Amino acid sequence: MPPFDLLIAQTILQGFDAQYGRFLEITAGAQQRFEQADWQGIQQAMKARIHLYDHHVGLVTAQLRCIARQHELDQVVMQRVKRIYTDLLPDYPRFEIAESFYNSVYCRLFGHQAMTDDRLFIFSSQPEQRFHSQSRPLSKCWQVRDDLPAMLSRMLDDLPLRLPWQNKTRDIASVNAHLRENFPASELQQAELEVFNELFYRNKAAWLVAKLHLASGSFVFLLPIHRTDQGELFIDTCLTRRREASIVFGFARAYFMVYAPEPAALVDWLRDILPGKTTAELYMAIGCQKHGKTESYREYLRHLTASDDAFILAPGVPGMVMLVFTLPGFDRVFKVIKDRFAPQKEVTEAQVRQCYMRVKEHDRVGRMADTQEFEFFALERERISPQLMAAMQRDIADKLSVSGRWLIIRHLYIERKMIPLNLWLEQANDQQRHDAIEEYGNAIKQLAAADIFPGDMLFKNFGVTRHGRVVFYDYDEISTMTELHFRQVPAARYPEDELSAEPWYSVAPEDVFPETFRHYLCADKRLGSLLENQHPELFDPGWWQHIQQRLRDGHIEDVFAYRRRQRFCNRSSSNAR
Ligand SMILES: Nc1ncnc2c1ncn2[C@@H]1O[C@H](COP(=O)(O)OP(=O)(O)OP(=O)(O)O)[C@@H](O)[C@H]1O
Repeated sequence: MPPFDLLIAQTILQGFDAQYGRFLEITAGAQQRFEQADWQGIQQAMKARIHLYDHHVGLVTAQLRCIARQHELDQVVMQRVKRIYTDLLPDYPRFEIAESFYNSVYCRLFGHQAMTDDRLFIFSSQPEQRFHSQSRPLSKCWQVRDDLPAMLSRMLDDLPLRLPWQNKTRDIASVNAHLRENFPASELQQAELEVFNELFYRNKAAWLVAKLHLASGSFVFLLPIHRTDQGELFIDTCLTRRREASIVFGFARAYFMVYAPEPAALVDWLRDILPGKTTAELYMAIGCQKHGKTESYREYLRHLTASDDAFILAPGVPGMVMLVFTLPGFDRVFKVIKDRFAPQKEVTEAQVRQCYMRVKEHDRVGRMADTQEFEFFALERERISPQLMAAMQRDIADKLSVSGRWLIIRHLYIERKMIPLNLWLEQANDQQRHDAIEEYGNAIKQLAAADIFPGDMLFKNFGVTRHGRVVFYDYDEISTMTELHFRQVPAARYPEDELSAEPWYSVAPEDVFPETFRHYLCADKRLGSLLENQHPELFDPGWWQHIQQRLRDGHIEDVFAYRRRQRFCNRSSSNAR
């Protein structure tokens, strides 16, 4: 093997080692940040961890360019390097992410050209390895042996957390009561709880993640552990339904911080309790978002092979900034920034990209969809519907090139497909409409509390997930709450003022007039009255100013991945804190 090729392969793997080492280091700090209530630190760590990967890909690329100065580093060399790199991977604890890292370095070096499986890891070189890569037990089992509270107590004592419990007996009683309400007592007496060795940290909570094994089957068991302002621990709720777990690990939330030197083993462990999640989604949920992107691309390729779906325009109101298309049987949409925007959109492509990046690194609080960014994305031309092809030629021609049977799109985002809220509301029955509007208002309020103002709050900019949650997906007009000026509409000077199409008062770019949201949100009377009844605050400048003030005071809101009524403190008066 030529020493130069080996040097290149080793440099990439060492570069990846350095990246993952830093990733683990930041992740390992999560416990201390939680215990010290360092909520600002949590947000900074989250951002820093997201940017690590690109940073290290940049370092390795620069190093390779340096090494290669006297040598030819072309795609033929890289074919050999890939083979050597592959030989370094067996027994490597995170081979799958090392492959993604290799892909990223390759793409950075060659500008996303010639992306074929002989040059990079379109598919994994060792697909079967993940099932036997555990060097240490991932979880610990606790037997109930006829005394559930005693077992819960031992299990809590075993946690690595160093803060005292506010009232451990009360919390155990709450968990015990929850389990007894949801499972037969006879089965609980002989249950086994398989607890993952590491806690999952996100926002202000440390999540205990476990599997509850009963005679009738296995169930998810999640305990979000919080701390009081006085530094005492309490269990906020217990979740034992798959649907609830799916929401906790959903695509609209920040990535968990969970210490995983062998991420494949963790992903595999999680599959039983999150059967609805794909491999890509599981990697993303634990923060390995770049490898999640690789897996997401693999899922897309598998879908293409297994179906003959054509690419079509996404249902709904066409965007002014994005061209959005999908495959009917695939659960994602593809979003491309248009070459030119409608005149009312005063943004540039660079600003739109910045908004999407801002969302990626921000706490998405369950209300903003995550996106993966792709460059030079190839579509088979034959599979593009004529209507979509016409729209592409009209709206994104500058980003297109043709290579044989492929149409290459220079840049796009992939995002989870939802039902646009405007379409959902059109076909909803009364109860569904009521629930959707409740969710919609909650989404805006939670975004505001997390320092995000959506800008354009039309129903078409929100989607409904398979769990009925409302999630925002149109990011080109977002801003932080604190940069805006929420104002009351000044009183009209003359009666004709109110009839005028133009405002009679001056409006600065950062001015927002919540009362005027009614003009477009309440045009449909049925929806308008639901909104006025359920979320009157949205039209009140005082409410927005109040949220702004809390943010300026440095307050970081609690984010719950479950309904407030599920919190133990809201379940019954006997459990009140
Ligand atoms: N994740 C998604 N799931 C399903 N449909 C989507 C999704 N994202 C976008 N769409 C569809 O594509 C349309 C345009 O998307 P989006 O709102 O992101 O584009 P835009 O150009 O930024 O819109 P606007 O003109 O409001 O700024 C939406 O109205 C919706 O119909």
